[in-house]
Amino acid sequence: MLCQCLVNVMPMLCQCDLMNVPWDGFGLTPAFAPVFLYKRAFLKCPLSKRGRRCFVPEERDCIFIFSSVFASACCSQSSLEYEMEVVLIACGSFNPITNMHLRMFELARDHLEDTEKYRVVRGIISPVGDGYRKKGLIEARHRVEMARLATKTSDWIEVDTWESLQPDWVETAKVVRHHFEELKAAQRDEDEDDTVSYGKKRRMEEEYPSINEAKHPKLFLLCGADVLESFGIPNLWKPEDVEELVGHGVVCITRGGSDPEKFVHQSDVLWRHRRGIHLVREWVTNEISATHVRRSLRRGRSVRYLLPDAVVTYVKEERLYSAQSEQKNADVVLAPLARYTDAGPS
Ligand SMILES: Nc1ncnc2c1ncn2[C@@H]1O[C@H](COP(=O)(O)OP(=O)(O)OP(=O)(O)O)[C@@H](O)[C@H]1O
Ligand SMILES: NC(=O)c1ccc[n+]([C@@H]2O[C@H](COP(=O)(O)O)[C@@H](O)[C@H]2O)c1
Repeated sequence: MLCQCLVNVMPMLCQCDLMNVPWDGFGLTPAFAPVFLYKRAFLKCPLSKRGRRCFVPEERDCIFIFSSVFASACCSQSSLEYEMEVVLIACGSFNPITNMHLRMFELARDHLEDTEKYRVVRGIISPVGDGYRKKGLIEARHRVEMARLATKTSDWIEVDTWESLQPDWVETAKVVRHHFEELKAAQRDEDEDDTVSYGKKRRMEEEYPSINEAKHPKLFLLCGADVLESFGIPNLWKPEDVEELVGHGVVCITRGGSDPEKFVHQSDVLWRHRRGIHLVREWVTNEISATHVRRSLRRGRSVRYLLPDAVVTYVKEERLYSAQSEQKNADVVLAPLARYTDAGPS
């Protein structure tokens, strides 16, 4: 009887604007909800191995879901919202990682989730490689290790070493592209773990391309206002890279002395993508900067409570940040400037 009911309702359901149905209210990812219901009801699939928030309805659940969905879909489709999964990625020197770097993630998550449009599922810290050649940049292995120690207490922020392990400096747009491809590949693997037949799934995706697009998490670049403003510095960023990054989405945290609103207003590219640029105002202003921390360390001053304790200990044990380390790369040109001008490395 249930099957007959589903056979009757599925074609009707497919004509609804599925993305506007409040699937999350039922604990389902929007794009997968109809697929899950279909699979659970007809094929009795097991739960996904990765433990995604799947719903395993019993008969009475199915009836409840379908009646609720129909009520919602018929009454006010346009007023219904769904949340998009977002992964945040912060690229930077993290020389060393500070409490403010970690705060940026929390601020960004609160801001995005407040809109009720997004659910932030993961944060990635990607320390830049040694090839960036910034003055005072200590070895990537130390910066990565400090970031690992700093994120041990977080259940959603992690460190990724791909960028830091590349032999040459990698443009941020390429780093974001790499991680976006990884997210898409992980999603594909997850789909393949599910036992719904490939053909059926493909047909559904072809028929409803928005399902395919919406099921990939968004990847937003997380940065401070200084990075957003640096988009305008000649020969630092390629215009097409800026276009690509803001096309993905950028979350920008305000920083003393910067005016990101003005900067977005003044840049044609940023203005065009203004809806994808999320400006987050930090009211509890916090001007911790890695430069300031390194200076304090060189002078033998305490940096406790500016950095996580585990990072302070690591810095002491490894004797990082001296007058000598600050001179590293002092005479060389920053990699992006060298790449986009004739300056070249010296
Ligand atoms: N106090 C802060 N407020 C807002 N954003 C910040 C702050 N500190 C760092 N960021 C952001 O964190 C990201 C990584 O920063 P980075 O590692 O370059 O740190 P930094 O403190 O700016 O370093 P440095 O002082 O060496 O230039 C960048 O997007 C930067 O804008
Ligand atoms: N053209 C580019 O892609 C470009 C230019 C300048 C800085 N960046 C990145 O921005 C980040 C900024 O770090 P710093 O603020 O420590 O210089 C780094 O990850 C760096 O790779 C990218």
